[in-house]
Amino acid sequence: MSSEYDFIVVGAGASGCALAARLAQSAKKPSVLLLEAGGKNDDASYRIPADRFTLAFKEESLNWGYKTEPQNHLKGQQIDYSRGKGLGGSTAINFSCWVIGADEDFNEWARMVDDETWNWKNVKQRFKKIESYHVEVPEEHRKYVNPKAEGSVKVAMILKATNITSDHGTDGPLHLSYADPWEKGLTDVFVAAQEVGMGVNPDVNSGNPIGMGMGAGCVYDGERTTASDYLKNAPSNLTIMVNSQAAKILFSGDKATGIKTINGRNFHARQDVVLSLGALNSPQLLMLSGIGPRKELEKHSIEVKLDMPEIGKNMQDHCFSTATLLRQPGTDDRSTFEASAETARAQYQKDKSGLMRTMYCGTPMGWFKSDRVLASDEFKALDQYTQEHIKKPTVPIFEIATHTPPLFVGDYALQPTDSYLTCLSFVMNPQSTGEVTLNSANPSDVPKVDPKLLSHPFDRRVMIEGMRQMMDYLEAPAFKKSTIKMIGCPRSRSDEDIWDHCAGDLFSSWHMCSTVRMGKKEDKGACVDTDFRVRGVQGLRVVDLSVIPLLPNNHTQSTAYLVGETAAEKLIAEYGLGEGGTPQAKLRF
Ligand SMILES: Cc1cc2nc3c(=O)[nH]c(=O)nc-3n(C[C@H](O)[C@H](O)[C@H](O)COP(=O)(O)OP(=O)(O)OC[C@H]3O[C@@H](n4cnc5c(N)ncnc54)[C@H](O)[C@@H]3O)c2cc1C
Repeated sequence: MSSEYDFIVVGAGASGCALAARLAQSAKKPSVLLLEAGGKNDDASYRIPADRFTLAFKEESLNWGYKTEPQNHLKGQQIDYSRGKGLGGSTAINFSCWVIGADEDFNEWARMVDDETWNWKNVKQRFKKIESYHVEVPEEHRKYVNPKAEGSVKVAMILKATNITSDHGTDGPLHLSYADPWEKGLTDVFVAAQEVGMGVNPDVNSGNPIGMGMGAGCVYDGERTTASDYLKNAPSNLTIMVNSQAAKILFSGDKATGIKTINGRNFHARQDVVLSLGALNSPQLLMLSGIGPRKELEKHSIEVKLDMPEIGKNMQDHCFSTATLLRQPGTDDRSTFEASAETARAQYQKDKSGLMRTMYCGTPMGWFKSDRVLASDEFKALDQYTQEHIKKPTVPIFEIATHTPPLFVGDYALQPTDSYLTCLSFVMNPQSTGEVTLNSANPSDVPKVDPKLLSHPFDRRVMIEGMRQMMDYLEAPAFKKSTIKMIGCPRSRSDEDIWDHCAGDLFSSWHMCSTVRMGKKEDKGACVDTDFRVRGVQGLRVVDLSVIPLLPNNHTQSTAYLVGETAAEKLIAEYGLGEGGTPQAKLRF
């Protein structure tokens, strides 16, 4: 097997798969090597829809299994910081929710980095390129969920007749759909939102996520869809090597020339080496290779190639806390399903049908503003610019999601006949920033991760007000009629009791990002430019969630795919790889 390629992409997660596949499919057919530390992940059981919330914690081989440093302000918790390993990366173990976020976040991103590639108008076109939306929502639920995508002849005709353009793509590599049928009791979520005045949003993925809605699912035709779907029918110029963990970037002078793996193989790139190892491992590999904060590198006796103080810094993440309604037996079908899961599994294995295909696939998710947060001292203490951004009509302050399986019910031991509804409240626009550093210079060692979740007073205020509003929501008549009691929740609605609960019941959303931040020319702290080039060296790019300058108010896999697609477009243009393309000035291919 050759050890020299035009491009080497390291890491086969959302960004890496999108980039490697698109580069290889370009007209000039460059040779692309996709190097991945984990395995193929091609066992059919990894794609079962009903396991989407639990696979990450059941299949250790698919998960790097990271934990944070103890978060002393959160009762010393070491928070689960799972990362996917193997083809598909974290998309192979994630919860399969497809959420794009607020238009204004992308406009802000474009402004921050001074590059219109990232504004909502342009980003929306790239999201459509990723998506294959299937919008067959059961007719009786269309008043709650009704995205504009030409998924069926009927919808296409309606859109055409009413002159409405589709919000979603229908021929991208990633198939997305909504649950059909809905699980018993799911409509209560929408009725309750209307009862308490929180509103319903028929498509939270239109660019305006405000209101209670439904996340689309990375599920189609009885299977979860993951980033490795980009690699189906890979062209012969795309070489995929699994079980190949990168240990170091190779350099010739200040040009990156290749990758050394932990088992001692060297691979060389004629053009670029691209790191897509995710927001924890990309900064780790840069530091192991001598690019990072001088003090950190010297601490581990790593020769400093380039002193870059912000590598590993600025880490952002979403986090959530939970409360659960214990409901009258029979309000939902969950206990019946759990009791007969083995039969359902056998049925699924036979012909992909039955409850393993549909259960836990409807995930109500909504985004909300909060007058109480806007009136708070913590909000007023933010700089004027950030305040103005958060006040924009489509930018949410907190998120609520419901209908997770029995993962988040706190200390309560669910009984076999229990019905329950777990509600998650997420902090949006987080202001806390954490960091990734090294435990040692050994590439097999885990990175040291300290996200400092909820360390900023604004984030704590959002957490408290979001939980308070969520508890009010859970008292809506639609729920009350079948509620026995609230469990795994704050003792009271006081700030102190809510904080006491959240500080001990805090989960990362696994949306870590921004550790190798992108910025405009004048931004001296930025690690990469808007074409993903690592500053100060040649031939090296980072293309994954590490580079995003702000965490959009969404769930991040969509952004990770977007980053991969965007990098592909930029590289194809830069190297003239498209049909009739010519390289841009001074670049030869
Ligand atoms: C449990 C869980 C649930 C989630 N749920 C959702 C959800 O429902 N919706 C949503 O939008 N997002 C969700 N996410 C987040 C989402 O999956 C990630 O944001 C997204 O996958 C990040 O993409 P990435 O390309 O930056 O990195 P990743 O997808 O993490 O890919 C990085 C890849 O690099 C590989 N790699 C790392 N180090 C090396 C090395 N040294 N050499 C070679 N390869 C290496 C990894 O094995 C991995 O394959 C979830 C994540 C987790 C962990």
